Amino acid sequence: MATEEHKELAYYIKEVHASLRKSSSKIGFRRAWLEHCKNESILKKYAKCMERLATVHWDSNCLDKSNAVVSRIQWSADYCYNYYINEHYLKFRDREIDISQKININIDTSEQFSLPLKLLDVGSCYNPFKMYTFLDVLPIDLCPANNSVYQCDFLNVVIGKETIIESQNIKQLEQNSYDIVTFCFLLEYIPNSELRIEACVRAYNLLKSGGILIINTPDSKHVGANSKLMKCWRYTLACLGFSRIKYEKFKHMHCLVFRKSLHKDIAIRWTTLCKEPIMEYGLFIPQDFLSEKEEDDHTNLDKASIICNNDSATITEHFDELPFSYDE
Ligand SMILES: C[S@@+](CC[C@H](N)C(=O)[O-])C[C@H]1O[C@@H](n2cnc3c(N)ncnc32)[C@H](O)[C@@H]1O
Repeated sequence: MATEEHKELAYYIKEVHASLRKSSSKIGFRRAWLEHCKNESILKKYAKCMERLATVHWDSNCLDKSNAVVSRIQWSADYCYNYYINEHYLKFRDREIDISQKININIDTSEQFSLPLKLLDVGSCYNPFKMYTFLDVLPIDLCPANNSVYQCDFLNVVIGKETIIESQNIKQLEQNSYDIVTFCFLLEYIPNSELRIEACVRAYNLLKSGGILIINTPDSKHVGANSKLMKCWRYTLACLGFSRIKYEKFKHMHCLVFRKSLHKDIAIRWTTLCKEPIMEYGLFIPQDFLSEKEEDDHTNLDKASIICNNDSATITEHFDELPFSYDE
């Protein structure tokens, strides 16, 4: 059972996401985004709420073994360890070499990495990856919750030949230089599909060949409920040059890993061979399809759950594991 504080923090987070989506549909997503980024008091309150929600409530759920809870951070770090240090990447590289021979393309790159692995944590908030010594983390956020995180709007930062940092602000990020980019509960903050795709294109440009984009996205419904959206994500990211190499559904989140293929045409080939009629180009989330009234009703339901002290299914975040997982 979620505590009162847990519910109130989660309510505030969701309310910020919902109001950004609403203003995007009213005034256009680019203007809504710029106005949102100027609203310092909301950004600061969000950062404090998110840090407390994650470090006090979600982390204690993960520590309680009886919950069998999976941490999104631990899951992502474990994947990085297995992919690079336990050399799981070799399996995906071999498969890509095979495909390249079938479609007559020349592969002139391979994975080039050394320890510690370079990880860009986009929307880091409070730097949850800092404890992993095999990772060299650059944590960035629109509004950092503490001094270990750099201020940066990922949707607008320049991508160029080198990283430029002035005091705690990132002015430019170095292209093709990261082993890992993480979007941990980031995409549902971004108010529409077009901006989410822009974020993924940016991740692509920042990753080295064979590097991985890890996406964790919350969803409390059963695995089939949003499977169409997940297929669209796979298709869309393949059009950008990413191959999906891992998908796992837990009770309250999807965890996905996409590899920047050694050649874009390898990922694009998948779209021509495997496209199903329901696969559309777009990174939609279930909330995108709510009418303004339905969005308000959800918000009111969450508010009622706080006032009446009962547990609403939309607000709890227990992250109990469901047995649904496969390697691609
Ligand atoms: C739901 S929080 C997730 C925080 C953390 N990754 C976690 O899993 O606990 C989303 C974070 O993304 C940040 N964010 C959203 N859009 C961003 C952007 N364009 N550039 C940088 N950070 C962004 C927000 O400020 C917020 O801290």
